[in-house]
Formats: sequence, structure tokens, C-alpha cells
Amino acid sequence: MAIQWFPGHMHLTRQAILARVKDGIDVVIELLDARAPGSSANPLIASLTQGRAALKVLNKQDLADAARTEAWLAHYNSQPDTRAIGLDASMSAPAQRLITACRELKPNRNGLDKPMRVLICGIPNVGKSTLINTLTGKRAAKTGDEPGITKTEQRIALAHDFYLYDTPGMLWPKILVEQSGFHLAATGAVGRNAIEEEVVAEVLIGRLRRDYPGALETRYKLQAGDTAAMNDAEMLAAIGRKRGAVLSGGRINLQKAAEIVLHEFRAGLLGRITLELPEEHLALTAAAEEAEAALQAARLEKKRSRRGRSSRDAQPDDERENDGDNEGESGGDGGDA
Ligand SMILES: Nc1nc2c(ncn2[C@@H]2O[C@H](COP(=O)(O)OP(=O)(O)OP(=O)(O)O)[C@@H](O)[C@H]2O)c(=O)[nH]1
Repeated sequence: MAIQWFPGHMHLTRQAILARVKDGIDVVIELLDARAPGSSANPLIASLTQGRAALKVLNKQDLADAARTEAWLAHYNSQPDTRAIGLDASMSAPAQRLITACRELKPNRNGLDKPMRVLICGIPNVGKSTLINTLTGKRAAKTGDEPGITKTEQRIALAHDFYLYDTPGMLWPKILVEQSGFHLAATGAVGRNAIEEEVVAEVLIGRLRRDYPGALETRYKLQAGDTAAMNDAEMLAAIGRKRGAVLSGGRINLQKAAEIVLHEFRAGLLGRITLELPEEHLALTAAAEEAEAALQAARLEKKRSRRGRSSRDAQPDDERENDGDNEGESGGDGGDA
């Protein structure tokens, strides 16, 4: 099932991006979370930025699986007018690569009087403020663990001929691929209450067991012989028990266990992990888009047939001369004779 939300400031960000692009932008930098590059990519970005050259920056690469980062970089680098680099936003020298990459994307800007104008966007908590601070060498933007700290657009001159426009973190109204919702929650892009942490932790555990076997056993000192027969919920409980997340009466505090797993995953303590690969993500996205299109078509059809039915039902009422009611949008009920 698709996950939906659309807080007001997301709407404002959308408007801000559209206005900025209209004013003139050479390159759009989209900051992605290297641990979930596909899920953290905004599906609306191409239409919002109207085909501007794109630099995909896989941030937090220090926390991600290096081989999987390579696969994602190759995926993005194969797309037209697009370049991709991996980054750890807190490291200053690699951050400079971003400026170089933008200039390479738009070499014809060199020597022009007008500065290069670059828009930077990304989902909440992806590391935009950290990156901007590193690029400017000062605390220009607030950073924090909770998504949604950057609230206003700002222009930053990184060189006399290079302007960077910041935008607040933006999620999109509907996340079609359920798995993406979980990945965004696991990485911390979605606030604490959007999806229940216990469920997110269980899904994360399932993914880790599939893709990084042994990682949880090593971290939480669990015996592979014992965990083999456990399902993901039992594994979460076993982790809680190991970490002393026990309520009075001996019941496991699953909420606490979930917090531990999620915190340690986000901090990189479970190892360098990437939750998705391009092929799987693209296949899931294509299937979800197809299902969504079918759903919309079915809704439209239902609406049409309901309208057809209500106009047929309205006919006998039309014969009631005293009614005197014109047909309305919400379909005034005819009432029984
Ligand atoms: N390990 C690691 N942590 C990072 C990196 N970049 C950012 N972080 C951390 O991620 C958290 C969020 O970073 P911010 O820079 O506040 O994110 P933001 O995108 O500005 O967030 P919003 O204000 O929600 O838009 C902070 O705790 C940062 O220290 C990185 O490359 N590697």
C-alpha cells in the first residue's frame, strides 16, 4: 500500500523549487542517501526541474556498502545529462568535488559573465546542511538528527562565479513502493511517528538477514544456531533481551529494542550497509507505477459509471415538475416518490 503525507512546508518547497528553476538554474544537485539511493530520490525532481542537468550526490557514503555505491553511481552515470558522485558531506576535500562535477556538467558556462547557478535539494535529514557547512567552511546551516531542520531557501556564493541555492528537505506526497517507505524510515528521513519504529526495525532486520547475513549476530552476540529458526520479530526480541530491554515481568520492551537497532544502523554500528540495488528498486518502482496507473484508471471508471448511473436515476425525478431543482455537482438526491 502506498504511504501518503503532504505537510505544508513540503508544498512550499515545491513552489520554491519551481520558482527558482524558472528564474534560472544550470545544474540541479540532488542529494541522495547512499544507504537507500533509489528510495531517497525524488520521483518528481525531473518534472520540477524541467530537465536541467543533474548531479546525483550519494551522501553518507561512509555508512554505505562501497560495492553497492559503485552500482548506483554506474546506474546514474549512464543517464543523459547526469553525473553521480559519492560523498561524505563532513569531509571538506571530497565536497569540493561537487563544484568540479557541476562545472564539468556545464563546461560552456566557463568564461561567461553570469555565475553558475546550482540548486541543491534532497529529502529531509540527507545531509544538505552538513554539506553546505563543509563547502562554506562555517556554520551557515543548522544540522541535526531530526528531519526538517532546514526551513528557508538561501543563496550561498561558493566562488565569485558559483552560486548555490539551498532548499528545505522535501518528501513527496505519495511513496508508491512500500519498501521505499521503510527504507526512508530506517535511514531517518521520515520522522519518528510516520511509521511505527517496531515495524521498521523488523523490516530492517529482515533485509539485513537477507543481504548481510551474520551482521546482526556479530553485533548483538547472538548464536547463528539459535537465530536460524527465528523470524524477524523473534530476532528483534532476542536483540532486546541481549541489550536488557526488558519490562517488569520479563516481557521484552520491543519499542526499546527497535530504537536500539535503528539507532545503531543509522550510526553505522551494524557495518556499512546499503538497503537496495538499482535493478530491484527499478523493478519494484515500475510494478508500483503500473499498479498505481491501474488503480487510477479503475477509480476514474468507477466515477464515470457512478455519474452515468446518477444521471439515469435522476431522470424520473426530472418528471416531477414541482421539484424545480437543477442538477448539481454533488448530485442532489432525487428522493423516492
Ligand atoms: N556519517 C555521516 N553522517 C552525515 C553525513 N552527512 C550528514 N550526516 C549527519 O546526518 C544528520 C543530518 O544532517 P543535516 O545536514 O542536518 O541534514 P539536512 O539534509 O540539512 O536536514 P534537513 O534540515 O532535514 O533538510 C546529521 O546528524 C549529520 O551529522 C555523512 O556524509 N556521513
